[in-house]
Amino acid sequence: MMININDLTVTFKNKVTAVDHVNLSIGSGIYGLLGENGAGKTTLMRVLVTVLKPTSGSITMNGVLYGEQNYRRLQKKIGYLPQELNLYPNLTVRECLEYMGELSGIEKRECRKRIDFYLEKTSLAEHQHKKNRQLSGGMKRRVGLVQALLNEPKFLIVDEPTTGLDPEERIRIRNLLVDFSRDRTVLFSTHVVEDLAATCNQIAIMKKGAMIYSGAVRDLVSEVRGHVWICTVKNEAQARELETKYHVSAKQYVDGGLQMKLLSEEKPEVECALAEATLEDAYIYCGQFQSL
Ligand SMILES: Nc1ncnc2c1ncn2[C@@H]1O[C@H](COP(=O)(O)OP(=O)(O)OP(=O)(O)O)[C@@H](O)[C@H]1O
Repeated sequence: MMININDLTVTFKNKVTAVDHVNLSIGSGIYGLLGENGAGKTTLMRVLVTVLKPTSGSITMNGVLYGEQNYRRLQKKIGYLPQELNLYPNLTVRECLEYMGELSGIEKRECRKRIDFYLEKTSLAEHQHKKNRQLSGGMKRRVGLVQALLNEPKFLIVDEPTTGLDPEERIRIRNLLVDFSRDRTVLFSTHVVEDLAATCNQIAIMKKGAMIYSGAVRDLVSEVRGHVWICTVKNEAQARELETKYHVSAKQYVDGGLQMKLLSEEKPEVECALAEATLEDAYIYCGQFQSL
């Protein structure tokens, strides 16, 4: 699977440019799309699932151009879990999935087989006769994943699947995405850097509609190495002064004062030592300096 996004721009009627001349290549495996609120992640995903037409630019999937004449063909290869999925509250999990399968035109027997398979995979089999309104947030998200997989997509697009979930459920969803990426491309968006560090090799970072980084997680982290510093200050006044001069990616009270992690191209003007760089440091550094 190879998806190529070329110079893609989406400008809404209110003149907001949500996606701004974006270029990105997505191959096989699991890709994380990271960005602050309003960065343009959902808009880019809506174009990728063909529910929104771009203002300019183009996309191809395995050489097939995104254009109305090819939408049906492309849609067969795409599974989508939007941020807000309204599952029919009064249907049971199983009834809802069978209905969604029917809407997608999947043959009944085949659909039941797939539902059984994915309910098992997502640990929902024992809950299949519960009404959707009785499910927890995490279970609803998992039903949404099953729904997105019913047509056996080669390209699975998942918008903020872990937002608002407890740690156990977040880890479960992340691990499922990794499982599902074995024989397909998975693209998922998040604000949570931890989710990406634990799952993806490849990430793309958006800021204000632009793609400010795309590539390997490892490479992003190695770019920031040598620019992460750790120091301990004695009082609040010193801490505030450093905060006005540098980007602080973490701080913590320790014996002897306040320990601060500073992001700076040059050695900060304070007694400090180089520190281990994390993906979170790299993300913040990338967002601030945008030179990677
Ligand atoms: N239908 C629309 N009409 C006008 N503006 C829109 C529309 N959809 C999104 N926007 C604007 O486009 C920008 C990008 O929004 P988008 O939802 O794509 O960002 P996001 O990265 O997914 O944010 P979040 O993480 O908060 O979901 C925002 O400024 C948003 O207000």
